[in-house]
Amino acid sequence: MTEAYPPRGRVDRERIQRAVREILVAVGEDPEREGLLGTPRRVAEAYEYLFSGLREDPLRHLQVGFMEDYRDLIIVRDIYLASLCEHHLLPFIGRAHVAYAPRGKVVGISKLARLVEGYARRPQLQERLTSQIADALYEGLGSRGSLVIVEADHSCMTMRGVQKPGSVTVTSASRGIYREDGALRSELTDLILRGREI
Ligand SMILES: Nc1nc2c(ncn2[C@@H]2O[C@H](COP(=O)(O)OP(=O)(O)OP(=O)(O)O)[C@@H](O)[C@H]2O)c(=O)[nH]1
Ligand SMILES: [Zn+2]
Repeated sequence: MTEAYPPRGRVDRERIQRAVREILVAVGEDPEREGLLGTPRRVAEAYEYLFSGLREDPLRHLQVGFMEDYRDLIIVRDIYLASLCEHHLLPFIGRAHVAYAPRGKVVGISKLARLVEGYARRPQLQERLTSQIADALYEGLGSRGSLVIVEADHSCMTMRGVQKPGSVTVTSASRGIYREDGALRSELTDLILRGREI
């Protein structure tokens, strides 16, 4: 039977614990040794937190807004971001820069960071994460345009595999006026990435 996606309710902690115990046995560890006794429980708790975005609709953070006659630019830069790549379930960590031009409604700036977290706390692809935030700010909020840049370091490229520490993956998604107008988009991208002119 297919389980509902996205899932509802709480994570199945018992199931995670059983799986973690199995992994420990499979790699040749002794899950009964003292240091590992609490590990399945700790991992289950950690996963509950790290995957909590699967159980929320991040758009809810954009619901409380203020009607404000401000149509220009809002940028929140350097929002710390930690997610798990869906291929290896290893962390990718970096920063999100989020910008939008409102159409009558602005939201509290902390809600932009909550939006990023909601989409980050699930098995992710950096490209999808970037698009989801941009879509939320454009369609969800009903803004004139949005631009989101994510810069991240993928552990699956540093701890294992190709092993390239220091490589940074940069993704950018634009919507509305920033997608339509290339000059506007590059001006904003410069502003975000140089980050010193404001
Ligand atoms: N495009 C994209 N790729 C990602 C992201 N996170 C991880 N990857 C890549 O996903 C790919 C999975 O490739 P596979 O060949 O199936 O897996 P693999 O054998 O473990 O690949 P290597 O990492 O090259 O050893 C790898 O190239 C990862 O670097 C992401 O957010 N976006
Ligand atoms: Zn990966």
